[in-house]
Amino acid sequence: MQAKRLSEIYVPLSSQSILKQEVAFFDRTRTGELINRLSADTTVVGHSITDNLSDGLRAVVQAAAGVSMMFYVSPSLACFVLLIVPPMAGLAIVYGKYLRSISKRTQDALAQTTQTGLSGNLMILSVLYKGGLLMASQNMTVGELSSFLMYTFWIGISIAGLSSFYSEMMKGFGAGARLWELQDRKPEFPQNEGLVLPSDQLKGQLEFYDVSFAYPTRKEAPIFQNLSLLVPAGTIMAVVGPSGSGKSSLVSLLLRLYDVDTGIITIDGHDIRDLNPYWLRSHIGTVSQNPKILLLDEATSALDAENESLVQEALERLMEGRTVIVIAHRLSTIQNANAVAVLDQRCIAECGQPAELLGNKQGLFRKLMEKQTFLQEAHKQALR
Ligand SMILES: Nc1ncnc2c1ncn2[C@@H]1O[C@H](COP(=O)(O)OP(=O)(O)OP(=O)(O)O)[C@@H](O)[C@H]1O
Repeated sequence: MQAKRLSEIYVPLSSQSILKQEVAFFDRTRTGELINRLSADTTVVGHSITDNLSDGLRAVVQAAAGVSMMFYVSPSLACFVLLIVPPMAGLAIVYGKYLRSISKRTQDALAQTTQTGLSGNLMILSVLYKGGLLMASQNMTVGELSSFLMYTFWIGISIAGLSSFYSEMMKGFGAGARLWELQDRKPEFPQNEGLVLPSDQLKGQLEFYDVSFAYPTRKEAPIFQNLSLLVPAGTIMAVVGPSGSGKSSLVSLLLRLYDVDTGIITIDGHDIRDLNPYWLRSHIGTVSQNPKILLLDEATSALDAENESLVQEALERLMEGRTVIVIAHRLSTIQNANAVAVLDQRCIAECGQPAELLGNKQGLFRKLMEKQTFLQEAHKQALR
């Protein structure tokens, strides 16, 4: 019950910290690992500082009571036993921990060489203990000796309890360290700090200047190399390109989900790295509210003709007077755009008015459009 309450405290604390991390952190860290830290580790920490703590305290009290009783029966024998029992118990704990920590293979090899030494020490201590006990018990009655032995046994049990308390506590520290590491992790860039521009002054000119980028988890596969693209304020730029050419990545960079490796992205001339990321995102693409900049990733799934024209109409109304980057799949969207940027081979291969680009028979845009028209025709044929 107690442990549950503690994990109820830890989980929200750590989740808050997780929510502040940059997107690249989630690319690098597996979801399973995060869930494990939030569930298993919090339970371990909770257990070790509640149930385990009370077990540990009980063992301490037990040991203290046993030691007092031993001194009460025979102070000299108690001194002697206390000189021998703690080192013996200590050695046994260290030895047990040592055996547990080494891997199976090294355990087999190492146990052979060191076992003799450690068990030899334990044996010497136990011989000493028995010899000392024999000498010191000369003047004791049978009753005194048997209760003395009982208290020794009692201390032994308490020490075993303390040892398990210690190892559980260590487990708790390990789990706690992992949790604190997560809780204390600073995101690579703060998500709610930086410049906030007055909304009425925001015009919405976007510029990618000489941008090179590779995802942090795939540095060996660059997505953009020296890419430059200007979207004047209040105009619509359709972005087209083969699958995997980086259309969505362009949007992710503009939202500052990732930072560019080199180059610069600006909004109205301000480097987006200087702007407050929350503010930036709140001014981009919240379709339900009044944004200056709209990023649309058009759905590829086929809508029937009636719905398509409804969506199109709504989008056209939405795009009026705004700077829009639309990852375009529909021919109609592309035709209505002020300009089209064709992504290929990690940069903008062509950029210009749709009609102008269509006029270039060898151009990539023309080829892409021919392919799409052809596919649409084939689709219609199949449906007939
Ligand atoms: N988070 C990520 N981590 C690593 N690589 C990624 C990530 N997201 C996308 N990629 C890779 O980046 C490349 C570009 O992907 P992106 O989604 O930007 O292309 P796209 O042009 O939008 O493709 P599509 O038209 O298929 O949606 C792809 O090779 C993709 O596998």
